[in-house]
Amino acid sequence: MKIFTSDQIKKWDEFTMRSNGISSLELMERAAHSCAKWFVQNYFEINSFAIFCGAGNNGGDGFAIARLLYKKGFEVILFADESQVYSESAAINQKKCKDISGLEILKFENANNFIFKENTIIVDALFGIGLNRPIQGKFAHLIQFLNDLNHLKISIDIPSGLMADEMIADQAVVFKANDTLTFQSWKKSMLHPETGIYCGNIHVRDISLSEEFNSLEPSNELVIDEKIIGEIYQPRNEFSHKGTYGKATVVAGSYGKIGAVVLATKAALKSGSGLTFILAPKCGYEILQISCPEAMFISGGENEVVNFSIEENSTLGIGPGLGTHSDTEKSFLNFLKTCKNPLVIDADALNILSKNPDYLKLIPKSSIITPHPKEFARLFGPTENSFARLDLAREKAHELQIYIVLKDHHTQVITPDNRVFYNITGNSGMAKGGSGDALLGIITSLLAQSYSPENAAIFGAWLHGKAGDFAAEEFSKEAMLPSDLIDQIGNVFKYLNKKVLPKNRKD
Ligand SMILES: NC(=O)C1=CN([C@@H]2O[C@H](COP(=O)(O)OP(=O)(O)OC[C@H]3O[C@@H](n4cnc5c(N)ncnc54)[C@H](OP(=O)(O)O)[C@@H]3O)[C@@H](O)[C@H]2O)[C@@H](O)CC1
Ligand SMILES: Nc1ncnc2c1ncn2[C@@H]1O[C@H](COP(=O)(O)OP(=O)(O)O)[C@@H](O)[C@H]1O
Ligand SMILES: [K+]
Repeated sequence: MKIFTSDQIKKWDEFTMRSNGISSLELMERAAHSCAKWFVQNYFEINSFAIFCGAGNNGGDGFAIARLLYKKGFEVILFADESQVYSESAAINQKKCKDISGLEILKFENANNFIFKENTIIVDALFGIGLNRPIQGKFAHLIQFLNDLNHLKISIDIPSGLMADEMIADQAVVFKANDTLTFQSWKKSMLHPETGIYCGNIHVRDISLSEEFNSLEPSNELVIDEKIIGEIYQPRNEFSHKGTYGKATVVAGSYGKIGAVVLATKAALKSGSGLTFILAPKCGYEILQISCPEAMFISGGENEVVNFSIEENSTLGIGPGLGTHSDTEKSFLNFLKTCKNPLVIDADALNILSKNPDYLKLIPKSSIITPHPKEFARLFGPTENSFARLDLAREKAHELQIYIVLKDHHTQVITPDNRVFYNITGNSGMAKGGSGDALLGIITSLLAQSYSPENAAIFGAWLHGKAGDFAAEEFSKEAMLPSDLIDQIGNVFKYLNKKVLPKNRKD
């Protein structure tokens, strides 16, 4: 799914109106119907809504939603500032509400003394993607007041105060939603931690904006959706053998950190590589042979990996628990000097590379590095916020001709040609030591199976998050472990075959 800027979304709206022969008002009605339907499906038992409407088309949505919910029998109260200059469609929808006896429109100021029933849902239709400056004055006070209410809060299109594609200022006033019903596609600000935190759960509502515009309009930022995954995923060939699915080698571990090797190796095995090897120190031999009997062990030293003796033609994932011992560093750097094939590089292997900017030039072209934000800062320097971090990652991915998997709540896969794929699977149950080791194993296994580096990174990030979501469903976010995530990889492949592939078939 492409991510568009607010200007592009406006063009998309206009293109749709022209090509469908509909007015702005009719498109707004579509948007409002889609939201009203969602409210009915999810909150049928709650019969009270307080809807706050601005003067632009986002406010227009709010008025139209109010009318539809009221007509369905819900109790609705509107708050608006009728002295404002309304957009044409907002004015028409406001008038329609005024014409309904029983549907009350109060002033914003009245909200302060209003007694909201306990189960009233607060709906934010103050500002949408037309916001063009930080919110101040009476709107800021109103939003602060609403944020302090202990009620369920839902934003229409985007929480008021956020721009679709920009970072917010320090101390910005933003409506804090539990859920956001956004039209047609994700907005960039929903995917970054500083801004996304205001959105709650995102629900993308299809309002049938033009497919033609979507395919013609360029965007180098995308959300990894199931359509993309369905195109990448290669089901297994029944006439295959273990040689068909490549050799993956996990290069990892040091004394006290053998668990990281276990997790990475199990994740690689579960992701389908034909043969899986472990290059680890001898101190982990018994643990690894017992916990991962399907993998073959190669000793890389006593307590650390100091000898990169690699199985021929195998794809390497290097780093978890590796340590940064000087002998490990020396042998890793020497190995890099001889290595031409793409690697997957994580954790301590990245920490070694961050010691000297010249080391970065040793990374083979088309390799995949998987830093978390701290590792990223060690490698490339600090940045002010996650938007700036992404910009720097784009620059570095291009300069080094590598793929960067920038791990986060919405992990970003950055390609050497400046595209960004945001991952939307995964959850906070994965915020535990060991989750990253699993990701390295998964991506290494996919790369070994001849997925291109780009596809291995995108598919790997998605698969990892989806397995995390399945694990959270079974065990809760608190109790799930990276091992549970690995155990769920099989269910994700089942899901892919049952749910995603059939949708993707062209016939
Ligand atoms: N038919 C369609 O196109 C469809 C559009 N749709 C909906 O429209 C939304 C976009 O609507 P929009 O472009 O009218 O902008 P919107 O966000 O409502 O507000 C802009 C208004 O706010 C003002 N303003 C801005 N910043 C401000 C500030 N800080 N403090 C105070 N005022 C500020 C600005 O006025 P200004 O003062 O700049 O002249 C302007 O009056 C979109 O998110 C979706 O919900 C859907 O219904 C689908 C069909
Ligand atoms: N809140 C979260 N939401 C989604 N994914 C998360 C969250 N927290 C962590 N993750 C994922 O878990 C992994 C953690 O990796 P990392 O920090 O390297 O862990 P470790 O090195 O301890 O195994 C990353 O893939 C990250 O995207
Ligand atoms: K809004």
